[in-house]
Amino acid sequence: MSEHATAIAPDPTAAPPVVSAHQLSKVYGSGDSAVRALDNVTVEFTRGAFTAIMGPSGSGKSTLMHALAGLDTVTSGTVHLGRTDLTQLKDKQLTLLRRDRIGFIFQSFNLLPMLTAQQNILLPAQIAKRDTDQARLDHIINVVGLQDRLDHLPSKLSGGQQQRVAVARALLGAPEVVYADEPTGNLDSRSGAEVLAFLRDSARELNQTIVMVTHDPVAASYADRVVFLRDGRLVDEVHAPSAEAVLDRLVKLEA
Ligand SMILES: Nc1ncnc2c1ncn2[C@@H]1O[C@H](COP(=O)(O)OP(=O)(O)OP(=O)(O)O)[C@@H](O)[C@H]1O
Repeated sequence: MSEHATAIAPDPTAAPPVVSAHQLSKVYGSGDSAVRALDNVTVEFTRGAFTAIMGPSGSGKSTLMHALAGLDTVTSGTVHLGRTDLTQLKDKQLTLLRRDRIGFIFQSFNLLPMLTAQQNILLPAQIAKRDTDQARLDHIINVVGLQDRLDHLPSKLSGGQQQRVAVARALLGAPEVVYADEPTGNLDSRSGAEVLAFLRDSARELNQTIVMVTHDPVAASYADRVVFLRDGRLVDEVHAPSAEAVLDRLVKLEA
């Protein structure tokens, strides 16, 4: 092979994207009241990467996450999860895709109060009639440190422990991607740090792809990469971010 051919060959170590959005636009309303919440966003998320989406209020973070997760339609563009173009699927197909291939973590934990921690963790697999991988369950419970809390109801758990249950629930089915929407928004800084460390560890140890929306530069600093939105456009990104670097970019974007 010539030197030139070697130079232009694709990097075999570069993982193909798990999720990719291509020229994504979303317009709410029409005419004078139309709001372009996403404006030609093209972005990729590779396997095992932990990515934070940041930007000023109203910049389109939630709209982007909802579009990536098949929770909302787009005006134009495509969203791929693996080879599947979400923008071509009907509602029922999207429901199954979200159930079988995506994990979700919300600010408000969303645990069922009458079920124990363990029952909450196992519930999505039961609903989907999926066999539970016992080794993965044990590993995840260890990683999130819930061994002693499995029989407790959510009301008997701290906020941080409840969110760890939600993290374990999201990770158990080995989804192709986990979307976390302000996962530390309801937690004190110590519990928040624990949950973020679990997310970072699961990206590294379980090769889990994670995409997180956050307002918090410290939370974003746990990610491998931060992408920044402004006025619905992807305007910047930082790799291996420090909280200071993220804050600095945000301040510039808000200016
Ligand atoms: N259902 C809707 N109808 C009309 N406009 C909407 C709707 N949802 C969002 N928008 C507008 O789209 C833009 C992007 O909103 P989005 O919620 O995605 O921003 P965000 O970055 O998540 O904001 P925040 O940080 O405040 O949560 C905003 O101008 C918002 O007002």
